[in-house]
This record gives sequence, C-alpha cells and structure tokens, in this order.
Amino acid sequence: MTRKRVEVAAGVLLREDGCYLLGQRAPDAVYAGYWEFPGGKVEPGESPAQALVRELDEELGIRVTRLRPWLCREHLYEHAHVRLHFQEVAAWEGELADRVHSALAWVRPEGPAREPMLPANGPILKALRLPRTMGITQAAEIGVEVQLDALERALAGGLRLVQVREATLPDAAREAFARAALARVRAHGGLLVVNEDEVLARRIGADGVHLPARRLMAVQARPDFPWVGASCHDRAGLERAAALELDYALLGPVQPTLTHPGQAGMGWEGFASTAAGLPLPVFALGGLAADDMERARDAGAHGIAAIRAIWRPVRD
Ligand SMILES: Nc1nc2c([nH]c(=O)n2[C@@H]2O[C@H](COP(=O)(O)OP(=O)(O)OP(=O)(O)O)[C@@H](O)[C@H]2O)c(=O)[nH]1
Repeated sequence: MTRKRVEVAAGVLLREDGCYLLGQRAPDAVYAGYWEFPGGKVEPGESPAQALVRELDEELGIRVTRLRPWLCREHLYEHAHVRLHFQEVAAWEGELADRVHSALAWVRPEGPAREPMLPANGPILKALRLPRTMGITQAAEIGVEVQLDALERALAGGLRLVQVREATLPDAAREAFARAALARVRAHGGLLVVNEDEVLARRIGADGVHLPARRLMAVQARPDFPWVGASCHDRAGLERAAALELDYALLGPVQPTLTHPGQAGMGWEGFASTAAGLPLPVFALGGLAADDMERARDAGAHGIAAIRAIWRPVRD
C-alpha cells in the first residue's frame, strides 16, 4: 500500500532555561494520549514556517516572533507517511493557552521525556540532548598542558561537547591526553568523542567517535557507539551521514580558516542551502566564534564547532 505523504510542521519551543514544550494528544486524536511537539499539517499553499505560525496561534494562542529551521524527518505510520519539519521557536509573544492538548509540559533535554512519545520523535529528543557548541582539541599544536587548562576553563564556562582530534600526537601521548580530557569532560557531565580512532575511543570508554570526511564515505555501517558524528564538506557527505543514521554532522568551512588554508568559505547562505531539510543536527564549522551562534542557528545549524576560538583565553 502506498500512503500519501503528509507534510507536518512541528515546533520546538525553547525556554531560556533550556526546557522545551511538549503537548499530550487529546482523547479524540489519532495516537491519543501520546506526547508530541505542538504543530500540525501544512495546508496547501503554505510553507512549513507559515503552517507552524498558524498552528501555534490556533493551539497555544501565541504569536511566533522568531522561527528557525532545524531538522526534517520522515516516518511511515500505519495511517500516513509523514514528513516532519521541526523548527525551533526561539521567541514568541503572548501567554501559552492550552486549546487542543490534554496537557502541556516543559521538559529538560537531559531528563526523562514524557511517555508515550510519538514514535517518530525519538531521534529528535536525542538531538535536543546534543550540546550546541563543540570544542575540537589541538593539543599537538598548543601543547598538552595548555590544552588541558583551556579545556578546564571552557568546561567551567559551559562547554559540554568535546572532540579529541590529535592525529599527530604519538600513540601513548594521545591516549594519555584523551583519558585526561575525558575525566575533565565527565566531571562536568559533558560528552567526548574521539576523532577517527574507534579502538582508542572504546579503550578509554569515550561517548563516541567522530568520522573524518573520507572515513564517512568508506564505512559500511554506523560504528557501534552511543554518539557518532562526521565531518562533511558538501551535500553528498551530509546525505551519507543521514543514511548511516549518525547523530550529527559538522559542515564547513563557513568562513576561511587556518585549518584549510586557501579554501574559500561557503558563507552562511551556502551553509543554509547545503544543510537544509536534513534529519540530523548540523554544526557550522570554520573560522567561527561564540558570537556566531545566533547567526548559525538562524541558518538552520544546531550550533557551532570550533578549534581556535574555543580555547582562546578570555581577555580582560
Ligand atoms: N504535531 C506533531 N505531529 C507529529 C509529531 N511527531 C509525529 O510523528 N507527528 C505526526 O504528524 C502528524 C500530525 O498530524 P496532526 O493530527 O497533529 O495534524 P493536525 O493538527 O493538522 O490534525 P488534524 O488531523 O485534526 O487535521 C500525525 O501523523 C502525527 O502522528 C510531533 O511531534 N508533533
């Protein structure tokens, strides 16, 4: 049986404390009692953004003032083949009024979600647990001790996602560094992934592995870790990461960067069009710093990843 594809707009309302809003479907709805993100079907002639603005007015009585594209996922239900356009609702006006759900709840991303949850939403909840900034280490360049101090400082400042990328450190030094970094990241409740080296990642008990672009194209299946991501430079790479059901991708360089000298950046428009409509979170990378975060998220990025800017000491 072929089912008609239904376009759906779903909103991730994010409160300043990081909580997001869920609604419980009413007793007369399909999947009654299940929890969902507020939203509904896109009507003919509407864009997903227009549909979400209308739905949130109808369902919650709010006026959306800042909307950003985020993820797009397809799911085959018994009753329909849905394509869900998840968008981040960063700002709105008006008090929330519950007009269609049987309950509303603000949920912490790292805590338990509400059950039962609509089956398509599992990867969305996981994506919401992924921090918004990734720091990529450069101990081989700046020195192991300097890097560990910078890591400690960044963790104290809120960094919660670290990629150990130390291909040129000798094996023993790399393992010692990775273990030291992991201990620090864990002490702050963060996540650490190891670039390329799955054996090292497993030996030290890292949270996952990060595939360089060439490795992404070579692997046959998703490596077996809780968190797996990849570096991408174009749409083909992103689609490969999506096909392998990875948890995130990095896309860049957005701006020219010392890591890839002589390579022009794709710019924010290039980033937005290359990363649009994907089912996994995409970080913007390449010549970026903390103050690029809003711009990146407006372009559909989950967040930003950086090497140099993350470890720079804060100037007085
Ligand atoms: N709103 C919403 N729908 C979701 C989510 N996840 C998910 O799989 N869906 C699916 O997307 C479709 C949305 O349909 P809906 O019934 O909410 O749409 P609607 O408000 O226009 O309802 P209607 O059928 O009364 O016109 C359903 O098949 C639902 O199962 C989610 O998080 N939020």
